[in-house]
Amino acid sequence: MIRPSPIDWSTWSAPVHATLMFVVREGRILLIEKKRGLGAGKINGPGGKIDPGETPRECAMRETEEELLIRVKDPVKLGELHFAMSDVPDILCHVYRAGDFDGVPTETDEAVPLWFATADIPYHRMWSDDRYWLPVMLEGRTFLGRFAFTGDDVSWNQLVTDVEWPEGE
Ligand SMILES: Nc1ncnc2c1[nH]c(=O)n2[C@H]1C[C@H](O)[C@@H](COP(=O)(O)OP(=O)(O)OP(=O)(O)O)O1
Repeated sequence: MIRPSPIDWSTWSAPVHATLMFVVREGRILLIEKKRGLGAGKINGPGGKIDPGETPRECAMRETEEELLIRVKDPVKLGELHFAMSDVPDILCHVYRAGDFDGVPTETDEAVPLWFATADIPYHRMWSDDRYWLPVMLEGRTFLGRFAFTGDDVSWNQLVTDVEWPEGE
């Protein structure tokens, strides 16, 4: 049975806009263990909130540089995630993927870099929505994910694949 959405997504908007960046290279993905802020202790991609005047792409690159001291090359936007949260403000998150970078992934006061085989992703240590869309991102396909949360748990989800994002976004 398809459950009706608890959210009217046609009028939904988020007060917080953020980004995630995934480097995927030679069958491995570069993740972080987040040391502070929302999601501290979880494994995720580098990323964070978009600053005023910044584009999502600029944010994703800046946050990756701040958290891991690397400069990603030619990131491509693959996804958008709409999170309707129960206990923190709602979040719209832009998801980028890159295949290369300059520098050496290095631990900072924000993050510990961790490489995983793409067949061995630790979903049990990640946000509970990740298992729905990350496999699609790994296939290099585009997507729009909508998730309603109750606390830390996904209570409703929808994933649309093969979405056309505007050129250069
Ligand atoms: N549900 C879910 N799944 C996957 N990823 C995320 C979520 N919710 C999230 O917020 N995120 C991601 C999106 C961002 O990359 C981070 C949250 O950003 P945050 O650490 O709060 O932003 P910063 O700008 O780095 O933090 P401060 O400087 O404000 O401390 O998690």
